[in-house]
Amino acid sequence: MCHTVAVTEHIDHTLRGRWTTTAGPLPPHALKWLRERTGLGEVRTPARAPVAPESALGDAARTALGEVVGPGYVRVDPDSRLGRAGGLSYVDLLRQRGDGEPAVPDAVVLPASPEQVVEVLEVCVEHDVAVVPFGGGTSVVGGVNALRGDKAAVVALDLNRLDKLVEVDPVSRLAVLQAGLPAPKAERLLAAHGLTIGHVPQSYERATIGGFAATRSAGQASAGYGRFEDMVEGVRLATPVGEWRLGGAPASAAGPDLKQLVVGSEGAFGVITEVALRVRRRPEVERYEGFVVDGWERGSALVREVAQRRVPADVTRLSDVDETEVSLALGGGWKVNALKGYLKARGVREPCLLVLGWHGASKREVARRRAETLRGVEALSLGKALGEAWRHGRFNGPRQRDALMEVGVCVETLETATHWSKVSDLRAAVREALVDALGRCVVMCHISHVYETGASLYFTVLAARDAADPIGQWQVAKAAASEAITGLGTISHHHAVGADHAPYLEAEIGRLGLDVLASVKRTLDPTGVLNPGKLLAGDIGAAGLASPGDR
Ligand SMILES: Cc1cc2nc3c(=O)[nH]c(=O)nc-3n(C[C@H](O)[C@H](O)[C@H](O)COP(=O)(O)OP(=O)(O)OC[C@H]3O[C@@H](n4cnc5c(N)ncnc54)[C@H](O)[C@@H]3O)c2cc1C
Repeated sequence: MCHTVAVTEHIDHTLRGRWTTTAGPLPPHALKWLRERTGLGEVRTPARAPVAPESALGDAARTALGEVVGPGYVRVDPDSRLGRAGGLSYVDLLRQRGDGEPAVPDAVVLPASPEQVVEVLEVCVEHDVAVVPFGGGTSVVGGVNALRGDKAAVVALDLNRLDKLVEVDPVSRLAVLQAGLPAPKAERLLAAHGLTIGHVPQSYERATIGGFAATRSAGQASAGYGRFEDMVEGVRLATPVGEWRLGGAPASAAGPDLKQLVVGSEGAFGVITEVALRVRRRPEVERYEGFVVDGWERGSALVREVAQRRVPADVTRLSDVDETEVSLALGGGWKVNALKGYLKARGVREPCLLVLGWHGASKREVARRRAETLRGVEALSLGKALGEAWRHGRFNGPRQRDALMEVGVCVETLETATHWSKVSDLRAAVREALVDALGRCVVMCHISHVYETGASLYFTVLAARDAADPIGQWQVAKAAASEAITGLGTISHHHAVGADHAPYLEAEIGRLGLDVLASVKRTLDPTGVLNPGKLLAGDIGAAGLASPGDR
């Protein structure tokens, strides 16, 4: 039976400060464990609602925008604006809970078609208004912060009404989807044609097709289905200088692949209104299984071997010892105790949990693929129940984060990627930087995206929140981790650059790289209305980027 992805709860993509309103409190055993490991006190941190400042959008601009999208779709009420004030990083959540000020847009504009998006941009250029494209608002790198740069006002361009499946070509296995489609709805529409995208990031419940393309997102099944940019066959982009359509063939030697300039452009070069995606037949059978490997080095060598033999499971996820310990501690209960006893009896000293998941058209195909992956692999199978438990809880992370925020935990994630020969050094460097900056804390890590040449590393950090300066506490730790990453890995494997990573981009792509991006920006967005301060942090005038010292 194919389970693919079931989402039953209604998710409000404009909810800020929390993932859902329904997440329950932390269980007592988890709280006890946290207190022991992080020194967490009895602090309760009830959220205080932020206040929206007066809208700076002038009457003329508001009227002109209303003429394009309809007056009811230019919203200046505080709830609409606060609902698009920032993304969902830890710092964003703190700001929405009353620590620090969120950047609140002056209005929310909701166009209903690609043509309206082009017209909205024309109005914004004319009235000197900055535009922040807003999909699901799940950015964790400051990508949707309503920064106005040098503009008179800033609007959030909410793409929620662009939610149609435009076209399906089942023969070519292509589907054209509008950018504002949330992932669950996109999958439901494609399921009616027996098709799937197969892109399942942890933010699946809230994120959109346009957001995935704009950030080069990677889903949990990336080893099988690829990263989002691998799925993009074509894009339709609205820019202040007109529309640009890219991608009309499965492959092309007609110069550099300009589509890849748009994929990952984070709303700084244009607004993606439609995406043509390579889709797959929906799997009939899915099998998830849990394994344990003794030690990180053995575990990472195992997943490397499988990736380099080109037989990875569609979902390939290796937790380090700390993440395995936390999964077991938060799980609690007699089953977990029985598992710990079993591992001890089998002589496993540093258990690292490995979850593998295969999708296929039949049981036979899945069995064949499983056998290919596991050939020669030394890992202790814990069976399907553990794999299924992971699959069942795959979207629990942000709900647990809500519960942790409530009891005063500093909880955040960061990610990177590097070549296999540097994976362990990078993991050690980031861990050390975080522990130095935060003191008593828990740093967990996993690999969940594997390639022949390397892998991603995803870190989750838990520490007692500094009540006096919670934002400063995390910013110091994040800066230390980013310095540790620089030179060893990429500043982002899938969360993108946003505002948070922009200061580190030059170290990764060079001054020349920044200049190339700046010249593309000047061509497509000559007055700089699009998403100021994201991707390219500098001031992009005719002379190019401001010097690094000015940024
Ligand atoms: C709990 C949690 C888990 C996450 N897990 C993952 C994960 O597993 N994998 C992963 O890749 N990411 C993950 N993310 C990060 C985030 O979900 C992704 O970056 C996602 O692709 C953003 O989609 P969105 O629709 O929410 O975009 P938004 O957050 O609305 O926007 C992201 C950026 O893209 C721009 N943008 C959005 N739509 C458009 C458009 N149509 N045209 C042009 N620019 C646009 C925005 O201006 C912004 O710069 C996670 C985030 C959270 C909060």
